[in-house]
Amino acid sequence: MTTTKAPNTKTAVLAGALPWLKAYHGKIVVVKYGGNAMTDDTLKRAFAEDIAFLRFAGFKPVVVHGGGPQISRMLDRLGIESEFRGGLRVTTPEAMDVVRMVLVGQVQRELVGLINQHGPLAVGLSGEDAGLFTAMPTNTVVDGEEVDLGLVGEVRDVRPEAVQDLIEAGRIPVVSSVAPDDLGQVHNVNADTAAAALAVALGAEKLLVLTDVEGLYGNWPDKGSLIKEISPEALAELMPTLESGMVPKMQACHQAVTQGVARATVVDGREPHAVLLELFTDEGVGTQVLPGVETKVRSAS
Ligand SMILES: Nc1ncnc2c1ncn2[C@@H]1O[C@H](COP(=O)(O)OP(=O)(O)O)[C@@H](O)[C@H]1O
Ligand SMILES: CC(=O)N[C@@H](CCC(=O)OP(=O)(O)O)C(=O)O
Repeated sequence: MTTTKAPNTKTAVLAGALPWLKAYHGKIVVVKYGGNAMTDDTLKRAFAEDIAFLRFAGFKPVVVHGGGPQISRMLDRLGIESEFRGGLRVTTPEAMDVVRMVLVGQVQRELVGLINQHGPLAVGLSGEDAGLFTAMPTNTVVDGEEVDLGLVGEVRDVRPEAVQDLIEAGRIPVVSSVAPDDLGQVHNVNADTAAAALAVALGAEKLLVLTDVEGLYGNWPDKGSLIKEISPEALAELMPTLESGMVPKMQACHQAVTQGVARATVVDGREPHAVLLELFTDEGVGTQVLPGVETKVRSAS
């Protein structure tokens, strides 16, 4: 009589990836990489490896990056004041020059370089390239009062052709969230907002958002309230209780899922290889927004 050995942990993980490889083969996954999850070189390298991994595994990854802390550091060095209102940076014309310089000239270049260590894959572009994004000025309401945010924009139109051309050529687009308005004035667009607009326009299968927290807490900062799954309707109810950068992030996930993206997930980008962990395991990590689910809290592991 022959006995079959039970698979060990490593083989179980590898074999468990098969359904996800099948499900995402040839599908577009928009990955938003937040500036708070770019804390050290090892993390950034692991992120670049994950993105190259997805491409070689037959996915079509698109990166939209942030860089909030990097912008703040440069503004500090230059002695330019900046403040956040409702999770968005009040952006003067002087600050806008710095935002564009840091996002396009620094953060985007670095990510493109790291991904290209794995082959001639990544191409950087911003909302200014080939009409990718058209911005319209936006303000926000804080404590019932409208706040003038200066040169902050939301995405009014997306022309995704340039990104689609790159994807079809087997490249990995790396997109910075600055965008001109109708008159050519460049605006500062929150990177979560830009990622959602692009995911919708591309008909992406998934929006994956990397941040500096384990996911969405239903009762922040109660560690026992980390949400595993939530529907867009339940998320909308929770929205008024959210603070700071979580507001544009969860609005972005809500927008993506209500406008055709199958699922949007927020994961902890401080965890090396969080992208692989989320995409290739049954349990996943972080908080997933998808239609038709009951709210589920993650049990402590
Ligand atoms: N309900 C909540 N769940 C999780 N994080 C929250 C919540 N409310 C506020 N936060 C805060 O929002 C932060 C994430 O936003 P932010 O730092 O702007 O991210 P990023 O730089 O990735 O865009 C978390 O680190 C946390 O401090
Ligand atoms: C309008 C607005 O707030 N824009 C953001 C753009 C960068 C960004 O969104 O970076 P993270 O994803 O790292 O937060 C900013 O100026 O910080």
